[in-house]
Amino acid sequence: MSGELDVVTFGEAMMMLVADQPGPLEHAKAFHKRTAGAETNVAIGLARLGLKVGWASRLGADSMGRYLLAEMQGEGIDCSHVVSDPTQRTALQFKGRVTDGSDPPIEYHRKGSAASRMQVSDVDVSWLRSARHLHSTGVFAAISENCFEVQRKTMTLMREAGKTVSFDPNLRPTLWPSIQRMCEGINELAFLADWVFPGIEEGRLLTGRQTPEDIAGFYRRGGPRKGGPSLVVIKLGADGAYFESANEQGYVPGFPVDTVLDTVGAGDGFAVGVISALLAGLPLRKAVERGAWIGARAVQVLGDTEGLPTRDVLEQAGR
Ligand SMILES: O=C(O)C(=O)C[C@H](O)[C@H](O)CO
Repeated sequence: MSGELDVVTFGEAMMMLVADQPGPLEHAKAFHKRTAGAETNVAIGLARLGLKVGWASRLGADSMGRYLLAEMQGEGIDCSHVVSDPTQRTALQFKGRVTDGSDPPIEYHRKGSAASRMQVSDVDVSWLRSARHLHSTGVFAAISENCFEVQRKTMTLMREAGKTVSFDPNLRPTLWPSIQRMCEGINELAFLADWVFPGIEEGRLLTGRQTPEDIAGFYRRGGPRKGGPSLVVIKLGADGAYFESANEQGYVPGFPVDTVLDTVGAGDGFAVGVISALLAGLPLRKAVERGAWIGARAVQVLGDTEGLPTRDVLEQAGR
């Protein structure tokens, strides 16, 4: 695939095995095979809405890597910058099932994975800058120090080129050496972004502030340089979201959901809604409503991506 891209993202995709039944993972007898990865979830969601999306990564030269590549290509994603590395493995994630709407147990097999070996020298600057927008998350930044550097570099390159950058902190404390390092690293990256999408609990941990207004203020006015994030959207789970830009602020209600099957991937669905709408020039409130609507769909399915709508589904729903 060639031509200009709407959105690029760098990140690790994992093969995911989701337990068939609730209970401790070690008791699970059967699993459903899915893809996982915060950045690829967003890439899939945006591609389903008709955006031209590029994903850069490394995969092991193994069956999991071939499975993931075929899935991403099947979604119409430009994978021309996904490298197959014969010396490393593709990452694997197990996910348990819960019945009470809480976050499910997750077990990673990703340390030293092919994607975690990505280097700044892997960044193809002209390909990156052929896109209008970069989406990034704190997961990729957490998997190795070199991936953190890739994240910092790509965000800086896009900002310098006058492109927009979104950032979802997506905190994964188990992937960081300490909570302090996680907060420092994530905040450094957040201040490089134009649009920042923390969850309310993430925002509290990262900023030490409590209310959505104060957390948004920390990012919009507390940064080390002028031209920090112009937009902060704080996800409030079932209660919707708070948004704040230079001209506008407000709350958007959540969409009622009968049964929460699995919360993982809701934030990625939310990002898909906000990014796709803002890139289409829709009003901010409408973009946040679309994010909340897609996030609510994402919690009603087992995997991370089955809830991500196609353009037809989005339009039929009037979103
Ligand atoms: O990378 C992780 O930590 C995951 O849990 C993979 C998920 O698909 C992703 O993070 C959801 O945002």
